[in-house]
Amino acid sequence: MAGPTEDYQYVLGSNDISHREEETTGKDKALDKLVGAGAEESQGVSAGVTERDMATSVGGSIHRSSSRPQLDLSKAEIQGNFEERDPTILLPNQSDDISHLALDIGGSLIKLVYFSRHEDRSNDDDKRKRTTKQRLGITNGSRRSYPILGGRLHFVKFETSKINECLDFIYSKQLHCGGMDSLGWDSESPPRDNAVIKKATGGGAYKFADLFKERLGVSLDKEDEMDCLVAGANFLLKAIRHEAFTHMEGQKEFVLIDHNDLFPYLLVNIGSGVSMIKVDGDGKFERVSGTNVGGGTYWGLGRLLTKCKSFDELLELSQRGDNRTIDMLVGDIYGGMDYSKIGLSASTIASSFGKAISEKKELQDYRPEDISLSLLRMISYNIGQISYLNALRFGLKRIFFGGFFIRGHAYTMDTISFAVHFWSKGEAQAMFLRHEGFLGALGAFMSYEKHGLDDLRVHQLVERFPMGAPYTGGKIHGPPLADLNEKISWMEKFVQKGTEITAPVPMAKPGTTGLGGFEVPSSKGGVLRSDASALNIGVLHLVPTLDVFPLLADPKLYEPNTVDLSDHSELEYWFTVLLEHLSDLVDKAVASEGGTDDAKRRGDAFARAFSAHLARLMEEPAAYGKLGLANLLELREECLREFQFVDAYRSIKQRENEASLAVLPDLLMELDNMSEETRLLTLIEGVLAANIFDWGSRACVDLYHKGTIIEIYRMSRNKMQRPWRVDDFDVFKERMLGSKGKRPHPHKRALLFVDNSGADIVLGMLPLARELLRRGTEVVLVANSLPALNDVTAMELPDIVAEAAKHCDILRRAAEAGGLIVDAMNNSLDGLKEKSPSVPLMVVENGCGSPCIDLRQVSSELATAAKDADLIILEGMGRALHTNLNARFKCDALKLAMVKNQRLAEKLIKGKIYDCVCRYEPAS
Ligand SMILES: CC(C)(COP(=O)(O)O)[C@@H](O)C(=O)NCCC(=O)O
Ligand SMILES: [Mn+2]
Repeated sequence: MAGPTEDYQYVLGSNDISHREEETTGKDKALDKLVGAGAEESQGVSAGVTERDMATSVGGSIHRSSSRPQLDLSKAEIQGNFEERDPTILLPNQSDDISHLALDIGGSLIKLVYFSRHEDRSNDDDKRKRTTKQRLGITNGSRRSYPILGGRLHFVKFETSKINECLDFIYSKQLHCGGMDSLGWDSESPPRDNAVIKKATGGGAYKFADLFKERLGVSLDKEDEMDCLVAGANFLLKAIRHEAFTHMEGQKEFVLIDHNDLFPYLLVNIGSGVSMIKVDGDGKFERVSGTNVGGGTYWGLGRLLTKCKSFDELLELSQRGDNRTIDMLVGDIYGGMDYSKIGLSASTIASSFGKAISEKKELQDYRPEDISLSLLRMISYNIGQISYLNALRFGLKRIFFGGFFIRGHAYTMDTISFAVHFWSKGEAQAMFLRHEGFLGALGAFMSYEKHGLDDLRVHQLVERFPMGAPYTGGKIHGPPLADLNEKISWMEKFVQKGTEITAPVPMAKPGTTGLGGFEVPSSKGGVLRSDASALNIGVLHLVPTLDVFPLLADPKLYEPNTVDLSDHSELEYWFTVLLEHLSDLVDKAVASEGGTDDAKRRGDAFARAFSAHLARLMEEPAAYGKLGLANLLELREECLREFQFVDAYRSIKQRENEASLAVLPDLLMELDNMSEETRLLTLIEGVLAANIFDWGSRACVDLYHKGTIIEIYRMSRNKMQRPWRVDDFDVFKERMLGSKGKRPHPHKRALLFVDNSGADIVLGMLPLARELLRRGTEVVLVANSLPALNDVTAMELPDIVAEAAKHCDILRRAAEAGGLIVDAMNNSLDGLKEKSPSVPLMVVENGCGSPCIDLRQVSSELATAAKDADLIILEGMGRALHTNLNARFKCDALKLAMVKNQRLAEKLIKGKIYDCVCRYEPAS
């Protein structure tokens, strides 16, 4: 989706790889704050923050030593009305905003959720946008009293025993400064004293209150832990699409939650201890049970018994354990036999640690690995069983497990799921949450008055996985990095040390006996990445301007991805394709930035980062949520943007646009000499033929070496032979031209989802748009908000249209009517100013920066334009095949694409490469 990429950054520690988020610098709304703090802020904060630095900061005199700017005040000016109480101050050179945080300070871990505001950089002064808005009747009338702000929610954690690291982090990101009012959310409230108040929950909010006050000058406003857990869980379950999942026998499956059928459920939060909460609604809950045998028990006992130094080390040990050496199994009692009458297999644990009583062994005679596994199983199983009993007590079918004990650890989840499934005889379901550990912190964040999250909906949240996600999850150490340069250095150093890092090892499918038995874990390589896959969560981008595309027949049934990557061979194939593309893409990206040394360094870093994402996803395809091909293609674009490659195909696009515009007049003349019927067919053929100019297809790129763009275009057109592999042209033609002398009414408004630059847009889609305009149909060209491959963007389109309009009255008048071009040509091409008004030709951005489109998250501009549309045309592989081939719409839909990949052609249409799809589906 549109929007700037996340700027996570990472540092390479001496012994470990740990990641940090990039310094986000702030934009503040209160001038006095700026004047008061800005001069200091602009001096920057030291990268290495010492405790002494922090201590001196209390009371206002912050010692800053390095050149890292916090606020860039250059060219600052007050926006709007000077009389306003809290006027907005524009900091044109400032990138991000000051952040806000909430904490959950538990016995073992501190969880931190913080928000960094991101300014909407869309330029409303943009002429195209203004006129399109007028045309489409978009107003800003329904503003709420406080805005839902665009920004990002970040999730990070620290061990409570290393609270200083957490304080350093908060300090270095300046999260301790300001209150919610600096976001403009609380501008009505009276000015407070100097105390900065942060929301916090968990026991540590009491225990460490003085420390926060002393070191950061922050007062912790304590929120009830249960309130927070429930608020956090409810928010996640309602707002995040792929939040909940089941985990059975090594298989992770995301569960779609129906918001209207969420309650009641049992929430089991496994922290140091365990709470079981029956949740009946927002703020409606009861803590019905709990157990003191929880994460703290595993870690505490485990530390004593194995001498492990950390929770993750203990968990990693379990990965290589065999609990049969220490647990007493049913088979041990029954001479190797199952006790099948009551459903117990020989490998079922009869008594955890039971073998230790009958053997004359001491602690040192047992392997720490086996002890760890036995403990883990004992505790997980016990929690699963008690949870089920409580679900049974209240007739609850769904149990959501959260808390950092789980850490996305496959064996833990399998054991809990097994217990719930076994005891409920399959009636109850254990589900896990991707943000498992952050329920409390998120709930504390929600307790800020006017936090703005309440009103956010699934479609307004976009999760992004920054470059370090494959390596370190959300583990944060040290202060943030200064700039892209440091970020790249981190990548470079990482590669040198890369072999020391093991990506998380997913469980191979464990064999179970089906009778309650459970095999030992079998892990690939026997090494579990430290921190396991705990933080398979990205940064949540809040994009209030996104909407669900209103013409989807049933948004609940809509699944954008056509290619299902849960099929392993499919996954392998597409990963290989993307890796094969990589060096070519890097070359293009580097060239697009002038081929400088800096661009080369960024290119290398991009390639490493993207390969690391692929490797991570290859190991655990569901690591970032449900994975489809569209997500991979988008990830690649996001990754490019992360390394500041703004538009890798810029010059290619320009070159192809120019070449195509040069032949456009001839094409238009040719078309105008045809009968209506032949013309319509030629136009559709033209779209299909020109869709060959796709720089994302290996086969096509090879082809481009064999001729000029115009030669290839001609060749492609000449090969167009009907019937196409999918050919609904005749039905479409009938809808357009009618049959038996009956003339159908023209469509009122058509949305044309355009694809590539050059011939594709100029010689394919624009002539088709012209035909629709000529027939009295308004045309809205829907193009990407951000570049992706050689796709044309909404920013680029008006210039292309203006050029084309120089050769065509129909396009010119429509573009003028749509506000795309000013009435620059006082005379029409034939010397006479046309009198009859034209239907408008408009351009809207789609809200995406990807070659594909997920219609659940489109720009509000597009959603508004869609309201009066009765025809949509989706063009290209990305938008009409990889995504949306199976989508159903409320209006007529035409899907046009050339299949430029052999495997996809075989799979989707039982055809071959360069076959074409013309699928027409009347309104459903
Ligand atoms: C990235 C694309 C979806 C773009 O196709 P388009 O939408 O431009 O028709 C397509 O080029 C693609 O699937 N490429 C990867 C496969 C390959 O190289 O064959
Ligand atoms: Mn494309």
